[in-house]
Amino acid sequence: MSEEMKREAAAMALSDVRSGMRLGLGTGSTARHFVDLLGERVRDGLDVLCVPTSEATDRQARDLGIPLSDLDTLDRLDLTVDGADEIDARMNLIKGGGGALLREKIVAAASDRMIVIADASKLVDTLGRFPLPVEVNRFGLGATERAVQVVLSVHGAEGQLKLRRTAAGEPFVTDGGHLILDAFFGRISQPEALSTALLDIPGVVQHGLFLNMCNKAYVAGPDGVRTLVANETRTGS
Ligand SMILES: O=C[C@H](O)[C@H](O)[C@H](O)COP(=O)(O)O
Repeated sequence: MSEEMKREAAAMALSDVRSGMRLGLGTGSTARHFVDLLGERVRDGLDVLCVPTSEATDRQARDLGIPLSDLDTLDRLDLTVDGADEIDARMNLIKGGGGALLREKIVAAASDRMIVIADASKLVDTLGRFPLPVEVNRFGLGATERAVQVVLSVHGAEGQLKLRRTAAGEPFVTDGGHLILDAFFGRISQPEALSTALLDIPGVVQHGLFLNMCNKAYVAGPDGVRTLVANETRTGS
């Protein structure tokens, strides 16, 4: 899908932003458009205080002069705007294709509302076509990998678990200094149970399932931007 569609979805999310808000800023190519557009509004006088979800977004926001803070200083945020790799019919998400899932989840959980911006290629009936990122501690990688593999087989994964690597072939390292295992499910039929099972493994830091966290999504397609609103109470996990 085109950058233009991502930008259209990002522009819609700006209509939810009010002066005085504390915002979480997502990561990825779609969130990047939102931060760009927010930067223009800040230059025009919009008063916001933002917490970025990655070093990349932090750099982008600083370059644009967007005022930044952190979750040590701020207790809660009003709204987080972020992208997603998949959005299912219940508005559960897979995130972390860019490796920012841990900070993204911490920031989303500290926010009263989460809005996802995406193009229509991200909509799925059931999560799992996109490989689920599992962020793991470097220590004991082999043991953690074996434990995750067991969870995969219990949850019907179709494919392998792969250590994420950079284009140069080195292990990909997250902003938190961890590694990522990408788990190829094909179809995740019980996301809540899978979430619990993964988080029960000591070496797992976090995974990319964002369940009951998204309140609203702006999804851009060839016919414009659709607004999807979650009908469940947001609990977050
Ligand atoms: O780690 C990255 C994030 O979860 C992104 O928000 C997600 O991968 C979607 O990125 P994009 O907007 O580039 O498709």
